[in-house]
Amino acid sequence: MSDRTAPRPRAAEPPRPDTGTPPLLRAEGLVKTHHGEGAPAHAVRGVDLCVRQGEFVAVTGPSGAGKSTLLHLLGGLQRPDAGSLWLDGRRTDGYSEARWAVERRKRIGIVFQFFNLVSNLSVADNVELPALLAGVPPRRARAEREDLLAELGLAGKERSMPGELSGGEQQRVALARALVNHPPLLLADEPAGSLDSKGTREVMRLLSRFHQRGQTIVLVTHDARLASAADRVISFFDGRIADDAALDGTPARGTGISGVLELRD
Ligand SMILES: Nc1ncnc2c1ncn2[C@@H]1O[C@H](COP(=O)(O)OP(=O)(O)OP(=O)(O)O)[C@@H](O)[C@H]1O
Repeated sequence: MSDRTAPRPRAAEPPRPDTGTPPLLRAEGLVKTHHGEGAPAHAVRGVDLCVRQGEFVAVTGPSGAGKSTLLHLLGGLQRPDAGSLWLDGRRTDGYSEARWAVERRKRIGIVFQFFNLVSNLSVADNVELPALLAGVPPRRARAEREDLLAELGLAGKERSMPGELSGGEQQRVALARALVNHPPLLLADEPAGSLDSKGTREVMRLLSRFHQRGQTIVLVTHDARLASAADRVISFFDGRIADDAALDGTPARGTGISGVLELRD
């Protein structure tokens, strides 16, 4: 799908200038084409991206632009056809599935639009599971879970099953699960996409809070309200970065700064 009103994509984005903070995530020349029924979908057509520690980056763009595919590549949920990827200085694009699973468990938390909780496990077990799989001793896993659920307003819900919770509560459980191993990177794919406006505000508030404490976040969203919580907005169009702008008053690098500012209104 395409949106003719979106800014025209530029052929290639050079890495952002070095601001002194080390890059946590770096991608060069990422390409991904999906081969399903019908014509191949050129979802990501050559993306260079550098995300520094502590940044909160929102990736926005029209439906079908390739935002989710990009996020999946960054988290190792899909493999690029070409390009290189580094997380915290380690090159990850050659990792096996098993190695990616370990990497995600320890270093990348992911939240999805539809929460992806394990429906037959309690809230407590959903949150503790990644910690136990990462080898955290049970007592510490329990303590981490208790702290996170209390922080996320879910104390007392430990024994509930996911299906007994509201969408907003389920997304908070998913956030607790994503953060239980203190991953340096949090990826969020339309985390408010199935929530009402109250749930959306709550997700926004929580992402902002964790970011203020230093959490690096890459968020994919259609939602301008959610994107405005970030300190940098990347406009993605037709598989490429069309614009990449900090929202803290530093100059925009692309041509679409007015569009980005409009998102904040
Ligand atoms: N598994 C897949 N198989 C085939 N085509 C796919 C697959 N996943 C995505 N696509 C196609 O790749 C393109 C980019 O999709 P993607 O979901 O990454 O875009 P998006 O910007 O996240 O869209 P949306 O905001 O609607 O979720 C689209 O044309 C989509 O139909």
